[in-house]
Amino acid sequence: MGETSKLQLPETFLSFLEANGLDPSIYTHRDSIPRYVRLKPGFEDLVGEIEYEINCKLEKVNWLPGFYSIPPDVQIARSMAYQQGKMYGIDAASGAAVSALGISPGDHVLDLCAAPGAKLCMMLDLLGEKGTATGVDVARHRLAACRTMLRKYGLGQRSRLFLADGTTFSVPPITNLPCGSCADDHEETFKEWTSRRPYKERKQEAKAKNNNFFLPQNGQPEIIFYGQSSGVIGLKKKELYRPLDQKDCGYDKVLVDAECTHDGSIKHIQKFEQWGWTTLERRVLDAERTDRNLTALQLNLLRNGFRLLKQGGTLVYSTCSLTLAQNEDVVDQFLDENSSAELQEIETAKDWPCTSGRTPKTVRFDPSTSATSGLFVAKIRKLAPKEAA
Ligand SMILES: C[S@@+](CC[C@H](N)C(=O)[O-])C[C@H]1O[C@@H](n2cnc3c(N)ncnc32)[C@H](O)[C@@H]1O
Repeated sequence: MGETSKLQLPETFLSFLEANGLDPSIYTHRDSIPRYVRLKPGFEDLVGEIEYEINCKLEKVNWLPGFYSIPPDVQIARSMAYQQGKMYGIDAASGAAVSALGISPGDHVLDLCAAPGAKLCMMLDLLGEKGTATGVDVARHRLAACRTMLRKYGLGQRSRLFLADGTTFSVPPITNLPCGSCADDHEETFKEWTSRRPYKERKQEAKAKNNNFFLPQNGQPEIIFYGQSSGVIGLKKKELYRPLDQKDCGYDKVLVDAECTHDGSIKHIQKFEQWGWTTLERRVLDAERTDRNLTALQLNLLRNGFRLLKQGGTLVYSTCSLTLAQNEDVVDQFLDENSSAELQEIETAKDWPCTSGRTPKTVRFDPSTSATSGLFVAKIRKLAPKEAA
């Protein structure tokens, strides 16, 4: 408790923690959580070189392939591997959430709350040379950062980014389009994506700087990036935005890394000591976000992610909040209303430094014991109607 008062958490945050049965002392463990990096597949032999450049050892994370830990204060920016996009920072718990999806090359994956994009990068890494990834986010400036990240890490080829509300997003993956589906109209087709932004988009981006949640005015998803092999080039608008056919057009894997209060992200909360606690109150604890509106948003994101999932497909719901309200309560309510949703055991979790959530088969990374950032993860499968009966 003494240590907690040293951090001088604001009263409102302490009340939030108390109301949710969370221990404030977790925020005082300053250096107990290392920094994690992931080396892109094929670059594992760069370990020695990177260690030399950053002057510290990369400890292999034995329970998560491709991940290494370094002390929290070590900067990776001066390493060539980072500058050349061969390595990126991503917390190991986040990596675990992505690996729970069981992505295979060739899958069509959807990330419904994608920005700033570390998990999307890993999803693309796991796809390799086949399949596509679609990222959706409601915040234009965050999605622009995600686009920069995909391009920096050379992962943009098979991806599409949509500025859209994840609770209503309905664009299906690009699988086999019926031949000549729009043969008789003369609508223009999508050309190669260029970083030269049209005036309209630049104007909207400028406006968005003052308004974090700036969606297209007509409420339609806006594609802000697509790669060479994403399947978009050559399509007509009608084909890209064709209705989702539930039988064969859903996504194979869906990640719903939902908007949350971020209270499990120790480093994020600690940063408010410099940024100012009023910023924490505004960004994290705003009544709009912590009351039922936030949990309703989370449930609606989960519902829509599941609607977009194909039968037999896998969805992962995660948040970096430690509260029951934003995790088990949301998942339990969702399972109650969906007979075709089955909570799945995460096989690999037996090797992870996590604990069981209140709902059996869900898992929690508790920052005081996992040496990772806090994260809740639930894996859900969509059953075929016969299985659900
Ligand atoms: C926890 S962050 C996602 C982090 C991301 N998955 C990553 O690995 O970098 C939650 C994101 O949800 C976005 N968001 C909030 N409301 C949304 C909505 N209705 N639809 C889609 N995205 C939303 C926020 O803009 C934010 O970028």
